[in-house]
Amino acid sequence: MIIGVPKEIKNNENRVALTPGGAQELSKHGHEVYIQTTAGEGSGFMDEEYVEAGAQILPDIESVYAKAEMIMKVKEPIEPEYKLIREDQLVFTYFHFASYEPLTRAMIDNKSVCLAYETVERPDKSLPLLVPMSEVAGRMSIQEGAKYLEKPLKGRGILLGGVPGVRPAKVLILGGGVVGTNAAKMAAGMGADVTIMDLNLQRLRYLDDIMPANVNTFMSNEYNIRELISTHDLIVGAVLIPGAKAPHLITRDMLKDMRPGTVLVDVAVDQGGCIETCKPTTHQDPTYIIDDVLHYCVANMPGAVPYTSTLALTNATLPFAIQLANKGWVKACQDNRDLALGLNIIKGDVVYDAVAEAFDLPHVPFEKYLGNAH
Ligand SMILES: NC(=O)C1=CN([C@@H]2O[C@H](COP(=O)(O)OP(=O)(O)OC[C@H]3O[C@@H](n4cnc5c(N)ncnc54)[C@H](O)[C@@H]3O)[C@@H](O)[C@H]2O)C=CC1
Ligand SMILES: CC(=O)C(=O)O
Ligand SMILES: [Mg+2]
Repeated sequence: MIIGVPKEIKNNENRVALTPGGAQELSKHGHEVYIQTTAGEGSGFMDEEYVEAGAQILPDIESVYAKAEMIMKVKEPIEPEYKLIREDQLVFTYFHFASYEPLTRAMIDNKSVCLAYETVERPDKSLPLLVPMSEVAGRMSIQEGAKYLEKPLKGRGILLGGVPGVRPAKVLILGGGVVGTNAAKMAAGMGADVTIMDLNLQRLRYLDDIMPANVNTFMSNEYNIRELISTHDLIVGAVLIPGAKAPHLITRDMLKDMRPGTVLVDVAVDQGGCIETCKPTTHQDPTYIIDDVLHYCVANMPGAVPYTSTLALTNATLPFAIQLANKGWVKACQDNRDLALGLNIIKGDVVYDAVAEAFDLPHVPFEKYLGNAH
């Protein structure tokens, strides 16, 4: 198969979808790999390393899209890329469709095959291609939150860990999945007083077992959220309903109950955000203030630490990319249901239920294209 890796064009997105090591594996399997020049530079990989690994370098984004049967990316295609994607072309990347209708419509119209990292799902409900970036973003959420709590950056001016004789800051984490757990670990390690909320009681039991004593768990419901927001300094949004738009757990009216300088880090922004006042921001201009409450809503947080994130992401994606390249997407998805669940749009049909529901579009089961092999 011919595989193309474009350079990411989202603001401050320094990750790349394939390392030279990954290019070598695909080449060894007999595939042709094309990398856009300098695509790996932000992650520390030079063109020459890809060439040594058996890949070829192309001069611009247009030639990568024109040549490839499968595009491997990191972030969702953005507007200038919509017209480059061709009918029947396989695009393997994060899409987060439910949060952005124009992208959904564009990928329906171009009749490509969209396989979304974020909905590839194992039988135990884990999301193997989201996990590594959720680990990164969860850990970063506390580092960013701690920074924006500083007074010159418009936060309350409170140190997460406190000091002897002065109480630590209070951190509230909405959602105790991968992002939430990693956020809690970091916040606890820095000495904060941490509370994690989730709907899943089993998950809360597990977290209660494994977390240190400065982490408490609390059932997620509107009453409990309203009770806690007025006393917490840093609030991290980390809920997910796979493929769907995030529920608004913090509504506009709740901001007035928070103390001035409270910091909200809505990691769930890529699925629309779990805080009503959240709108996507960039690493260049990451924050804004509403009602004296600071919002940080960067949709590609891991893009800021590409040395870590590119390796973590490609460790997870490469085995799936090899299956897709070796077998083609139909056979690869027939043989591997986890991968098939990543199918979101096929040749104009929305095949992922939560995406269809988000925009009131018809849902076509992916079996239309795979047969009833499962
Ligand atoms: N902004 C960024 O750069 C990044 C964003 N993300 C996003 O972070 C979000 C969280 O991802 P993960 O932690 O991997 O998901 P996950 O599936 O591991 O965890 C989500 C948790 O939310 C809980 N939940 C669902 N509804 C809830 C509610 N009403 N109240 C409380 N908890 C609720 C679930 O029970 C689950 O434990 C996703 O939207 C993901 O795409 C992930 C990586 C990077
Ligand atoms: C998951 C995601 O949106 C990211 O890594 O940017
Ligand atoms: Mg994102």
